[in-house]
Amino acid sequence: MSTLALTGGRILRPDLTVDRADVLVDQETGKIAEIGPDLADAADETMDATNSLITPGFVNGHCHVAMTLLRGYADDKPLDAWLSEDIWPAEAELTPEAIEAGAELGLLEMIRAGTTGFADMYFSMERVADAVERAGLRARLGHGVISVGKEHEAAREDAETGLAFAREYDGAAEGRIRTAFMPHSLTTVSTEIYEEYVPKARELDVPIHLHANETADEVTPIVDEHGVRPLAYARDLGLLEPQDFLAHGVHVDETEIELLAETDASVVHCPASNMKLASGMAPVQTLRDAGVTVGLGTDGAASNNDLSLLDEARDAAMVGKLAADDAAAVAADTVVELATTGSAEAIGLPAGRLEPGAPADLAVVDLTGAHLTPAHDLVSHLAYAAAASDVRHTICDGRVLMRDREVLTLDANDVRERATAEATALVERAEA
Ligand SMILES: CSC[C@H]1O[C@@H](n2cnc3c(O)ncnc32)[C@H](O)[C@@H]1O
Ligand SMILES: [Zn+2]
Repeated sequence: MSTLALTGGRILRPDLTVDRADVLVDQETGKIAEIGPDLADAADETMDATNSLITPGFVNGHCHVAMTLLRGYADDKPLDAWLSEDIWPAEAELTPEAIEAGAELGLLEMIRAGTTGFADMYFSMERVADAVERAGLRARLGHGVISVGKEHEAAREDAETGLAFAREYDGAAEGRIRTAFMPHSLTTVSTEIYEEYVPKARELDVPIHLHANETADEVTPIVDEHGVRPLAYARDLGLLEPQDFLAHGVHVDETEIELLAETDASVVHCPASNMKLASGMAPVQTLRDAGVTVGLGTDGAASNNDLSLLDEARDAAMVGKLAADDAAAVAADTVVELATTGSAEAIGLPAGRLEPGAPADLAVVDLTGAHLTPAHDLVSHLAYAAAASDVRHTICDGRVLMRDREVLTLDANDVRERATAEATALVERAEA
């Protein structure tokens, strides 16, 4: 099978206009071959897209995909208490098998939600990479390095694990997996580790990804210890190169927004996590107005509690308006961009556009739901009304991952059973 035509639907163009057109996918190259009328006859196989909108696959710019195991395990707490009282003690009991099972569950959920690419920071990342290879998505993966609570030598070992993963897995899964060096945050990784390992990561030529300026409590210790705002400290450590991307960026002041614009480092906005942990409201409109590249991420399922970029887009629009005190801020077209081209650009994956020659990473959204009727404006529907369950087909790199809501690359029942068993055993160990 080498060509596949998606027929009878409408497409979302890169300029966010909507047209009636078919999409011809070259499955050998994984690229879009042609967009235009009546392409069924040019294809070996067709897929129905009538009453549907073909969009670029959604890109989740910041996730901890295996945290599906801890979905609903600890809710309604602020970040510090949530991590230190519940999440980190449970994560201490994780096994590589559990992480792989949790990752598969998250990948299943993401395919169902039309997500074709994501960035992920966690432990046992070789098991996450194996799951990504099987599931068929694109990903930017990195081992999360933490030095707080460790002797210096143990922290160095952790950073070495991060470097080795970035070196060995970059280009895996026929190029669908790219890597990054991923220190957890500015307060959980020591200055010494940054000073030693940032140059080593640069030698590998991989991006650096970390959590930054997520809560107000994280800003004060950096100002107290280093005498500068967190992003000035990050810049001094060499963490703000154009390929680098920061998760959250909630508590950024004017000088830090300028710094992001000057350095071209990107921010991945995670509105649901920021609301649930009451971390604050990121100044998304101000960041965009300053020229900062902004993507959209779910964060882990334990602080969200789902992995749907459509939900995230709606949340981004809603909280963006509140943050700006302006109903025109973070408009529908903006959040659709954040969930597609914004995230793709931020995490450096080639996705996000429906045009000939672009990677065939697509989601097909069923428009027949009552909640999507009438169809005055399909960009508005993507931003404010569509849900993960409206996605009917998902294609990545030209391969069909889901057809008519049936995921083809993972056995959904088996994935759910194994993840349930691993999650139950994990919680039992954590609470023993
Ligand atoms: C070192 S692997 C990643 C690490 O990050 C934790 N985590 C999950 N969500 C957040 C968040 O919103 N801020 C900071 N850290 C977070 C996760 O549980 C892992 O321990
Ligand atoms: Zn995170």
